Amino acid sequence: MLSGRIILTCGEPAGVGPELAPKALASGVDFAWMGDPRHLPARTLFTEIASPGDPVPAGHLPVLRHDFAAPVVPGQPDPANAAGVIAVIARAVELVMRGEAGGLCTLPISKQALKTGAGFGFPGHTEYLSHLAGDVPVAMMLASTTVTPPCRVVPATIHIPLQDVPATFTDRALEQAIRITHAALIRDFGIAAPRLAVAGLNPHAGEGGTMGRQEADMIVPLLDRLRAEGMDLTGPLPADTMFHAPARALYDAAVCAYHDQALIPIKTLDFDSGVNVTLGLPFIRTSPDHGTAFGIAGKGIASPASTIAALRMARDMAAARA
Ligand SMILES: NC(=O)C1=CN([C@@H]2O[C@H](COP(=O)(O)OP(=O)(O)OC[C@H]3O[C@@H](n4cnc5c(N)ncnc54)[C@H](O)[C@@H]3O)[C@@H](O)[C@H]2O)C=CC1
Ligand SMILES: NCC(=O)COP(=O)(O)O
Repeated sequence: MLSGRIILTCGEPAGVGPELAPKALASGVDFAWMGDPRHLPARTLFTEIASPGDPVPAGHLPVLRHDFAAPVVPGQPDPANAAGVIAVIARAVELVMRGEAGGLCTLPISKQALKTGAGFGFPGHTEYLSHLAGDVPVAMMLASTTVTPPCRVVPATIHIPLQDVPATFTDRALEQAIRITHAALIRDFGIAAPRLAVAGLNPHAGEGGTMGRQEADMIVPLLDRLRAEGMDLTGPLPADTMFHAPARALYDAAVCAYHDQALIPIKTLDFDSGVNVTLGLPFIRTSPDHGTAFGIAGKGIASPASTIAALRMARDMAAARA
């Protein structure tokens, strides 16, 4: 049955994911949770469904059942469950790619638990989803939802060691991140003429070549070439002075060199309600900006705000594409 329902994948069941699913019903978004219902908090009202669009009684969490190998101890990921976490993502993608659901919202996984438990060969959802979609080029955007001017960031290199950044941050990687971000701002965020700011890699954006050469040798020529196509690009900018409010007012998204350069500002400004969006996929995927939060898992105190924001963003993006 065709459905516009968003699928919320369970993520790591020993993290905060299972307790966030019923709390996320407050979003008002039509979604179904995919996972093992034995992992949900006691007294959760849920109804198992066979297809994403099947009806459920009011106030019930629609559940696409996916049995896991082991019960859950909050805060302690069990290697036996790693394969289930991966299988849920793959099954949800299949449904979305077949048009049986309107998009994907993923609850957090533990990259380490999947690697040790199942030899998972991808550093995160972003790379795995790219693979499942046919190895399409993607970009990872984190977007604030409660901050003005908004903070939207895209790291041109993603989940790699810091020591590998200079070699991986090539003009090809940066151009890809800029092009994917530009297209997604038009398609999914309704920004007709996106303004992008591009961060330098080095302190002071290289300070005229005295603190590093990547800006002068690689970023400046690339931005000149893309500007000649009509793109509105600013940079390379010193990363330490491009995220305060007056600076953010001048652009719609910042393309950065590496993970922490991009994610520290957004998570500082809007950790509670930030959303992670994979740009470039043939389907919609959002996620809360936080991780598994093992330290508070199972205590019932995890905030659903970021998951709610992620579900609403997925719904709005699906509506925009429709
Ligand atoms: N999209 C995904 O699947 C993501 C997965 N992760 C994974 O999460 C694991 C833990 O990562 P950390 O760096 O510790 O980040 P984290 O986001 O899990 O936790 C950082 C801090 O924020 C708190 N926190 C997180 N979510 C919260 C919530 N909903 N309500 C209240 N407090 C919350 C935690 O208790 C902790 O103090 C790692 O294995 C990482 O790979 C991290 C980010 C995204
Ligand atoms: N720090 C952000 C992050 O790890 C997101 O990873 P994923 O969405 O690719 O799983």
